[in-house]
Order: sequence, then structure tokens, then C-alpha cells
Amino acid sequence: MTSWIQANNLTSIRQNRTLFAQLDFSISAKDLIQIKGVNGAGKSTLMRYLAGVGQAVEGDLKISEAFALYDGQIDRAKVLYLGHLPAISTRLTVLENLRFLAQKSGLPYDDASLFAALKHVDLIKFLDQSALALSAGQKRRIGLARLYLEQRNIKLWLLDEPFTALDLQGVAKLELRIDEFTKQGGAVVLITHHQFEHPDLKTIMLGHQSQETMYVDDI
Ligand SMILES: Nc1ncnc2c1ncn2[C@@H]1O[C@H](COP(=O)(O)OP(=O)(O)OP(=O)(O)O)[C@@H](O)[C@H]1O
Repeated sequence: MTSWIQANNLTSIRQNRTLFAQLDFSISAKDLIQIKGVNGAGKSTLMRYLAGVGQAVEGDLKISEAFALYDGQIDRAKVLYLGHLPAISTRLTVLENLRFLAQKSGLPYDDASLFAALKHVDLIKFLDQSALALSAGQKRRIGLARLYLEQRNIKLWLLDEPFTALDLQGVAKLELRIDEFTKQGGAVVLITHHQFEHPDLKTIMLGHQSQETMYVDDI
């Protein structure tokens, strides 16, 4: 199968410190990939690079035609990136926040689909409540509700710490949703310190002790 993204020789140097170097990996349909490494290893830096934000990575990305917009560039309309902070406005209600996030992420939505998504993350009772009064887990759930909207063109999810602050039931539901998306042909790259048990989970390991600690398996 042709890879959507083939990364070759990626290097990131920040403040004179090499986070990772000569990193190779690929991302294909149905892949479930976890970026692993200690705090500060460069996991978010790498994910932000794949998401097209942040400048701290150099190297070569080969993009397949299925994933390219033009000229070998990633078609950003095919990527949904959820950063490690919930990005919630406390001035808006739960529903208004999701509407805003859906719009920002380029996802199609109407009120019925927003309601359905909020039901999936158990926030339907809080629709019109100000986000100011929500718990950390509930704020996280607003952002995750995007995963239940119609994905239309989206092929790749980039999820930075999506399990943070979720209760056990929330974790189980998110694991199921990730599994479902990959089975439907999408790919997921995630960063998590949660022990995600999945038979198809691949790993991109970042280490900053020495270059020998950097490896990618199963690709
Ligand atoms: N905007 C920035 N400017 C300069 N250095 C930065 C910036 N953002 C992060 N760094 C540095 O880059 C390194 C890697 O950060 P990054 O957030 O990618 O690590 P991480 O592996 O995701 O860590 P964690 O597990 O703690 O979230 C850190 O040493 C951090 O201090």
C-alpha cells in the first residue's frame, strides 16, 4: 500500500538542543501511531509540524497524490488536529464553543449534528451552559466532540494528549471512536501518556539521550 506521508530524515533542534534527528516514518490509511518519548522529547513539536503549524522541524516529507493538495504539499483539509489544550472560550456556551471549533476545523455541521456530537461526549445536558463552569474533563470533551461530526474529507487525525482529564468511561469511548475511524480507512497519530492497548498500535519513539535511542518500528 502506498503511504500517504513518508517522512525522511526529520530533525528538530531547539535552543541548541537536538530533540530528534534522522527520524524516518510513514503514515498510511488505517494506521494507528503513537508518538512516544519523555517530557520535552519533541512529541508536540513533531505533531505540530505534521499539522502544518510550528517551524522547528527540518527534513523531507513525501506526500502521496491521495494526500497532496498540489506540489507535494499536505492537503490540510484532510487533517484534523486537536492540540493538547482544549481551546475553549469561557465566554461561550458549550454549544457555541463546539460550533466555533467545528467551523475552525473546517468540519461540516448543523445544529442537529452538533447536538448529536455533544450527546456522544455526554454534554447534551450542558448545551446552553457557559463553558466557564465546566470541569477540565468536560472542557476536553467539547474539543473531542469534533470527532463525532461528519468527517467528510478528513483522513488523518492528529491528537495531542486527547485522553487528558477524561474519566474511565470517556477514555473507553474515545478508544472506540479511534478504532472505528481507523477501521473506516482513516489514520490516527496520537500523543498520550495513557496506556492505549490496541493490537495495531505502531510507535514513533523519540529520545534525546542519543541518536541510538531513536527508532520507528512496524512501518
Ligand atoms: N515555542 C517554543 N520555543 C522554543 N522552545 C520550545 C517551544 N516550544 C517547545 N519548546 C521546547 O522544545 C522541547 C520539546 O517540546 P515539546 O512540547 O515538543 O515536547 P513534548 O515531547 O511534547 O513534551 P511533553 O511530554 O512535556 O508534552 C522542549 O524542551 C520545549 O522547552
